[in-house]
Amino acid sequence: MTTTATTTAVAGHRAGPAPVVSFQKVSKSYGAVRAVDDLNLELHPGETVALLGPNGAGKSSTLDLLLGLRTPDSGTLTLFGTTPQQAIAQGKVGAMLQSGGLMDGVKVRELVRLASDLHPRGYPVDQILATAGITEIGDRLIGKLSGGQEQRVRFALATAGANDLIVLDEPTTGMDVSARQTFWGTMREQVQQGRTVLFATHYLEEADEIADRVIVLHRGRVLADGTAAEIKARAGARRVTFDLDEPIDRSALHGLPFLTALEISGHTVRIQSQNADATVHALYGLGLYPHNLEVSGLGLEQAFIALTTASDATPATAEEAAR
Ligand SMILES: Nc1ncnc2c1ncn2[C@@H]1O[C@H](COP(=O)(O)OP(=O)(O)OP(=O)(O)O)[C@@H](O)[C@H]1O
Repeated sequence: MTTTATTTAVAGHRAGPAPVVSFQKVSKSYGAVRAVDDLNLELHPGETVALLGPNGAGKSSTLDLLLGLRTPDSGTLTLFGTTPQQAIAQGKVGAMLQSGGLMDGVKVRELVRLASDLHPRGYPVDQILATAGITEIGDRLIGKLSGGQEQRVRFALATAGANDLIVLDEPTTGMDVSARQTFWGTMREQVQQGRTVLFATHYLEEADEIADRVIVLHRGRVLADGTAAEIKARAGARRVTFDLDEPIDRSALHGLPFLTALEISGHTVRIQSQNADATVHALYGLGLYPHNLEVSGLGLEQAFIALTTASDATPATAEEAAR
């Protein structure tokens, strides 16, 4: 396959404006590790999209490619119909990444001013500080900030100008619950102004509450893509809880069909199953008599685990199947 890291030749490809983000069969490997594997993905204006995935799923690599910090090995990647570098130079993209130092020796206000000056459509400094909720710490040295305050400064830098797309890699890491709520309140305002937001998170409740679209990445590919409700339904798994009077034989329970998770606490057993009816039937088949039996749907977190566990049990590719 020809290696085409980026292209500008997508205009006229589809009716209406170009997608904000387009990955077409994009791959990226580090040595033998295929971090992003033939990824296809499009984001459209005004969407708030959460990128979920277990550790090593390829979330950061995907965001790095999108921001032009890394080059795809193959495939086509565009932002606003152009290359990531061009879109960023035009001030269309604001990013808040996990890594990268923040210049410890300068004051918050000075750093924010620099970001605003460098942005082609920068906002006034006071406005940026107020939006990020850091007016009071404007005169503090960056090196003296707490982890949560530092995150807010990173957020201020990502929103220092009129960006159309905001990319956030685990933005609320290090923030307490109330700081997280304030942060997402601010992000909602950004979305109401018509911005597209893409964020990677480990907090599934954030994806559930904030995002109107959730993309589950696994092994560098899209495993599920839809609203949080659709993802939960797609996981198809149910939670089954029951009590057993007799001593519990963990290995026998492990052998139950369609099981995706098992937790035993005292006499209470909690399982997840891709087919609750069949699993419960098999329980009786083992000669067990569960009582206080409850069957319920999954939250996003359990759905996510069920999806990725089921995928781990299935070979990802024909080559893996043949091994
Ligand atoms: N610079 C690198 N060199 C070698 N391997 C790398 C490099 N960066 C990432 N990887 C590997 O690529 C895979 C995807 O990593 P990536 O950081 O994109 O995943 P992630 O979903 O962001 O993970 P996490 O949730 O742990 O941050 C992992 O197996 C990781 O070890």
